Amino acid sequence: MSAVTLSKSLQVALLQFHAGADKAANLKKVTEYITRALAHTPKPDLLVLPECFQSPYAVDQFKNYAEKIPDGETTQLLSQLAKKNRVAIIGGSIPEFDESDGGLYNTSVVFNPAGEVVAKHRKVHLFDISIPGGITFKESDSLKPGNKATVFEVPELETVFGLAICYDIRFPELAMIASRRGAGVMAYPGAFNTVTGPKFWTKFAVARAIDNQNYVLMCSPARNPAGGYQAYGHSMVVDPSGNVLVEAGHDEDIVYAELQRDVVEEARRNIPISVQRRFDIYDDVSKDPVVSAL
Ligand SMILES: NC(=O)CC(=O)C(=O)O
Repeated sequence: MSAVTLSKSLQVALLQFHAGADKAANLKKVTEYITRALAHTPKPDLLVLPECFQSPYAVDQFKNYAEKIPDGETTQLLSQLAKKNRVAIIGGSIPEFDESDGGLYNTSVVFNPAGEVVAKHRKVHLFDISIPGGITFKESDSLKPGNKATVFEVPELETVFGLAICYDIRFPELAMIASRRGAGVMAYPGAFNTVTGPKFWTKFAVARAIDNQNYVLMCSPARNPAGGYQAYGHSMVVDPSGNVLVEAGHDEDIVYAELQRDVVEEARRNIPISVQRRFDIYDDVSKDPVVSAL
């Protein structure tokens, strides 16, 4: 496993706002929130946006907001904002249209402070659930799943990140892959809801932080009583020991935190689980493993 790659000190901001039906208004709001976040002292090095920040979170609506990446207007706008402000941006997610296969994807695009695209993650695990009396949602009605784990470095931030989207957090493998490739930070733009959020949001953030001993960034849309899907909110930053450093409520807000390399290194030094793994006995759990009943 490679050494942790995280800046000595990294200032992050999570921008929790909601999107409505008007795409132009949503993009105006992104610009406003980015401007607001950058007025904060200390100035953030990294901004994280929510899942589906330029469209409603609705399977029958995604096609109306979908764009090509990197040519689409949202990617172009975020690129300009990153470059103009010399800030890295994890661009939440947008519905992506891929001309080559005609598919729609739930996709997060990442920009370095020069405005260049440095990573793209397509949601790997689609949110297909049905809870009687709770919520039914089927992303696969209109989306295709991505098929890659996403790990990337932003050299200007001296940091390696893992990136996944919302429901992906329920599958620990993506975060473990990132951590084993040196990530000190795992970012999840995500829109849990008022049924699953209270039960699971914080638990998963804490779990992914302590099982890999890295920071976890969770950025949600704000709740929008006028909208359809009711997002949970509660954007948060969790440290490698599972402490919630900052947490928003469910309204629009921006939360800030400082991430420190020393904190990751100390957690891993004190309890060295990453080098104590026994891949010799559970190297591929997708295959029927040899188990002992005695
Ligand atoms: N919206 C999601 O992708 C996931 C979610 O809400 C949940 O896992 O709960």
